[in-house]
Amino acid sequence: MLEIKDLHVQFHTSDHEAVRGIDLTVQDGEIMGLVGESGSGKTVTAMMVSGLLRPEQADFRGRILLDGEDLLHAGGQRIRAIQGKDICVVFQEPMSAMDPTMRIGKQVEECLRVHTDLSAQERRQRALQALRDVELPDPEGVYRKYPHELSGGMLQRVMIAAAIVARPRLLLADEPTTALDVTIQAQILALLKRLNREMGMSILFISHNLHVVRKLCTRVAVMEKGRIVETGPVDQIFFHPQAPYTQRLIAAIPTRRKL
Ligand SMILES: Nc1ncnc2c1ncn2[C@@H]1O[C@H](COP(=O)(O)OP(=O)(O)OP(=O)(O)O)[C@@H](O)[C@H]1O
Repeated sequence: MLEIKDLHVQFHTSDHEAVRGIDLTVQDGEIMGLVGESGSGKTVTAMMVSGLLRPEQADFRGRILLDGEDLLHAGGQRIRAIQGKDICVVFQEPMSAMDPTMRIGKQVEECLRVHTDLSAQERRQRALQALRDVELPDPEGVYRKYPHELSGGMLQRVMIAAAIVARPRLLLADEPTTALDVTIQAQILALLKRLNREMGMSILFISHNLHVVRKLCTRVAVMEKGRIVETGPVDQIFFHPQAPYTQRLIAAIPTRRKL
């Protein structure tokens, strides 16, 4: 469903490319992983797919096809129509992505307000259902709360609820569990897996943590310095890494987690 072809990105403020000609596909219903160390270009790739980088900030070329439609050369209006409806993003720091002055329910409903003609009552019902889908206790209570009244793990669930409320085809999850403790991290990963299975939603899961990717993804692409050095089924990459960079990434995982 998503096909990135020979994508190059260079910020106007930089003298080198952040993304140097990558090819990447996400199949319908698949959880695809994108790993690599800090600065390798993962977030820039996600921002390009979600239309968050515009020509005012960076030069880019190549193709990003969503069901054959080229997003890279689509106009701002078309990008806004796709953003939040067909493609949604969940970031690492839910607090910074939320409006502290707005109740949770309104924030979860936001993309329904922008993209649908649903009535206020219908939006509320859909938002409550999304809060239930992400297994938040007391959805009605959470709906009325402000972000600072929730824990980090709960906020990340709210972010996922806001991302899935319009049933997007593709969820971009950029380090969504990095800021959470291990138990909550495992719960969020299980939640993403369930949503993928039950809603058939494709996920591009970005992480520097190969161990987490192995738990969740079917395939993985490894990124180094703006290039994809290796792509394949997750077990193949994990047990038979070909690229020296992937071998180093795996060697860096603590031993008890390798098997
Ligand atoms: N707004 C920007 N202006 C200039 N350079 C940027 C900008 N955003 C990112 N970069 C550069 O692009 C490169 C890729 O950054 P990116 O955030 O995609 O890395 P990443 O792999 O997601 O790292 P991390 O795991 O730390 O999030 C880096 O060299 C970064 O400094």
